[in-house]
Amino acid sequence: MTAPILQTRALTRELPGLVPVTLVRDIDMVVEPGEFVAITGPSGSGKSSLLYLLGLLDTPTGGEVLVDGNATAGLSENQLADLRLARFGFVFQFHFLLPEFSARANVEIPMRRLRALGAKEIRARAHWLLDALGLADHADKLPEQMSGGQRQRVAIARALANDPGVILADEPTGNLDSKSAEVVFTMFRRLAREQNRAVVVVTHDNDLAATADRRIHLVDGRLA
Ligand SMILES: Nc1ncnc2c1ncn2[C@@H]1O[C@H](COP(=O)(O)OP(=O)(O)OP(=O)(O)O)[C@@H](O)[C@H]1O
Repeated sequence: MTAPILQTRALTRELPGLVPVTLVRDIDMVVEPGEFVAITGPSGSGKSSLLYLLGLLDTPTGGEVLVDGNATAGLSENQLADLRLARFGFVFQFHFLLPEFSARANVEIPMRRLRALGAKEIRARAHWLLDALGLADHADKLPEQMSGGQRQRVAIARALANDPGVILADEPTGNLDSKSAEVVFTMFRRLAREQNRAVVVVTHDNDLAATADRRIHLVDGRLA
């Protein structure tokens, strides 16, 4: 049996201080390829904190995150950055596109950083991704020239640039109207089902969460 793509064991994150704050406590979870998982819970329950830990953007104070069955605790900052670049795609509530670059360039940048493809292939893949997300006619536009829904689709294309096994999204539809939000969720569902990616999405939208394969509900930083 192959190892799960993402796994946590007793994952805990505390903020030290006079009165320590526990963001995430004792989380054991497994995410397999092809799964679309929603993380839900009340405001302040630790959803974003958990997603940051899963994406190796934050360091646990207890327990561990395993990627493809491998421990990540001993990795250096550079090793973590390489692993993130190759294995994870991130989508946030705010698109974080580089404002001075076109949609196409924003999608090409992660591929340039990974250096797995040549210039021609990078260009072709960026075109293919933008086309797949219905943005073929917008490739040369700057982020400010696009709608919120279009920008978020560019952000998804960028997240997919290096063919990640895991897509992590933090309230990706938080700034979108309900129709664009539905489009984004449909896309995530298809990435899981048709392309066998693991997709983990933080959302407070119960209707959207209900369309996921599985729900991880947090209360006060713990699995409920
Ligand atoms: N750096 C920090 N310092 C102090 N408290 C923090 C810090 N980061 C997060 N918190 C607190 O930890 C708790 C968990 O935060 P987190 O953002 O993970 O929750 P969330 O479920 O994603 O919330 P929301 O739905 O409102 O985005 C919250 O009470 C938050 O205020």
